[in-house]
Amino acid sequence: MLIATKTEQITLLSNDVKESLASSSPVGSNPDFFNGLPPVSDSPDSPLLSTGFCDVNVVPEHEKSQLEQCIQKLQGEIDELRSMQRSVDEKRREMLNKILDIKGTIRVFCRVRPFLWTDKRRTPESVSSELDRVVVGSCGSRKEFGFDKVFHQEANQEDVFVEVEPILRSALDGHNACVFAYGQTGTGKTFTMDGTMDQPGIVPRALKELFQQVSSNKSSSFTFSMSMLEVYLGNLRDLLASKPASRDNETVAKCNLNIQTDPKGSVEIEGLTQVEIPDFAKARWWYAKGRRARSTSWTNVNEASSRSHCLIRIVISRLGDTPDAKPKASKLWMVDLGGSERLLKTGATGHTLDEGRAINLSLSALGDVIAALRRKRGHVPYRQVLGVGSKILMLVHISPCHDDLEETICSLSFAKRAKAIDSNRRLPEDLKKLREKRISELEENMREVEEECRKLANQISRTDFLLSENRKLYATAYGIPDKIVEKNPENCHDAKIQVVETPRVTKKPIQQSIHRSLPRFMTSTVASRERQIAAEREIIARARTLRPGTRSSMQVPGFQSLSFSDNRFRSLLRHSTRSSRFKDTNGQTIESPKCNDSAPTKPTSSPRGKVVTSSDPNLRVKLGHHRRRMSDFV
Ligand SMILES: Nc1ncnc2c1ncn2[C@@H]1O[C@H](COP(=O)(O)OP(=O)(O)OP(=O)(O)O)[C@@H](O)[C@H]1O
Repeated sequence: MLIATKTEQITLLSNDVKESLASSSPVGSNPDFFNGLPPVSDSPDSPLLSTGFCDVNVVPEHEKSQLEQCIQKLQGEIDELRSMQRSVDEKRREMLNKILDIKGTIRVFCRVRPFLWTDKRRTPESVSSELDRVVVGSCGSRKEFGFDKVFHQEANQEDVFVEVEPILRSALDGHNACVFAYGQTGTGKTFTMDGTMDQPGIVPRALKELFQQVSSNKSSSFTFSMSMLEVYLGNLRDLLASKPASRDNETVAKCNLNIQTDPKGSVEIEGLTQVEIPDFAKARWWYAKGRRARSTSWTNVNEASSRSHCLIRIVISRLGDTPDAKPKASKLWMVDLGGSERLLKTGATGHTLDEGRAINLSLSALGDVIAALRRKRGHVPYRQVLGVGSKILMLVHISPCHDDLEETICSLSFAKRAKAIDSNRRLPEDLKKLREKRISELEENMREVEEECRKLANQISRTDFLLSENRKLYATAYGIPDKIVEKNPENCHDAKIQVVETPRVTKKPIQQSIHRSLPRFMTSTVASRERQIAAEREIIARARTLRPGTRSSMQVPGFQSLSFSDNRFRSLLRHSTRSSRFKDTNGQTIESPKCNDSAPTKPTSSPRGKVVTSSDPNLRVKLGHHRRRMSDFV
């Protein structure tokens, strides 16, 4: 039996091939050995290394070095694949960045809220939307606003998130990014950003997506941390701060944090809580905690109106692709702005009125930032968040109602100004067409590069799996970890990550399949099974104590060497490789040889007179007995 790697599959060789191999030594160097196998050479759609075959059919000591070589070869192969993966990923990053730059670093989308049962006058003609434009007004005066995309009333959360995904990818690639929802109160900003239990919004989806992307990108390692704050009545409140012990029953958030900006426009918030989020479950937990601390009030317009701007910041740290590369950090901001409102209309009084005023004031500050960016002024407040090098996605929300027309026009005009920051917008039609063409070409190329990345990731997973299986075999047969494992403990770790734990492979199915392949009269009796188990235990114990130089201990002549179709060897592997299945990125399950019940399980032919040799007289007797019992049937 051989564990072999090649472009897309793991090949288990049949016993016939094994037998032809066993007669030649060293096994695997025989050219006939490769005859009849599918070609290993590179195919055009698989830019992978041609890989060799490694024979682990052997426990005899003289083949130990071959197993070592095989492990080394697999390790070298993985290193080379990883380096290819890094350069392909670099290509992908460049392409994505180019696409986003051409599309415009500030993209503005508009989402039209559906009618709610609370809406009084439902006149659909007040606001009409097309693919990339919104027309508002009644018969007399009609105004048109163009956007990168318009989500009509029936658009769902998934439709919106599709447009956010490239920005997330860009953030993972090391660029700062910001997604923010703007609009009149009650138009669905919180619905878009946060969503509901059954219709999750951008933030929960983005958190999930980040972890998903990272799990499929094995070429780099990432860490995430999260902060949440709100701008409430002009103050910054830390939403993730732990409550002071003396005021356990109150939802107290740390108030009045200071914003620090450096001359480059980088923003830092002094004393802001930043929590590590190692996985999606933890991220969701912290996000829920922050949401609970957010300030909401009832108003005439929205029964759970957010009375603040809520900001979620994810700091993404990407460790260098190579050990000497510098780690990179980028920030992803997701912002649910408080609703702009006409204070009279909301019926707000007292404290709620103050909240509304504060929101309007800070939104006008945002307007100043946008105006400064548009006029390309020397000093732009918070340039780092909304400016050069950052990818920004603004989602302006509008109501479909006739009664809200005035606010709708205000919101759309604000969005139009934001859109005008990007000079690309003023291109003439023919240049716009050329730009669209270029974007679709780049998108097509990127899809190809992504496919290449996926194939490489698959190949790495498979090779890693084989490597770990070979290492287990080595450790079991020789009782020591191989030297390569000792030299590269981190590789060992990688292999562990990629092997998906599956429920234990029980003894039963293996036995069943062996029995199925044996003639009925050869089915073992209870007594013989007990004897066999005892012999197997003995073998395992002996195998564990094997050390380099004790070559005679497990030596068996010719084709009687331990094979995967041999129960003793199955038992060895059963003990050494518990989790011997893994899934590649396509979700395909790859089984380790020892579990591959579909592999030919022909009983090994055991000609009379062939006896197992061992330097240990006790073991020799046991194996000899076992062999004689089997040979009696032949
Ligand atoms: N696309 C949508 N589909 C279904 N329901 C929506 C949609 N958009 C908004 N809603 C509903 O409209 C109501 C108001 O939405 P939401 O609270 O998200 O508005 P908002 O803009 O965040 O308001 P505020 O600024 O006052 O916080 C909610 O009941 C929400 O469920």
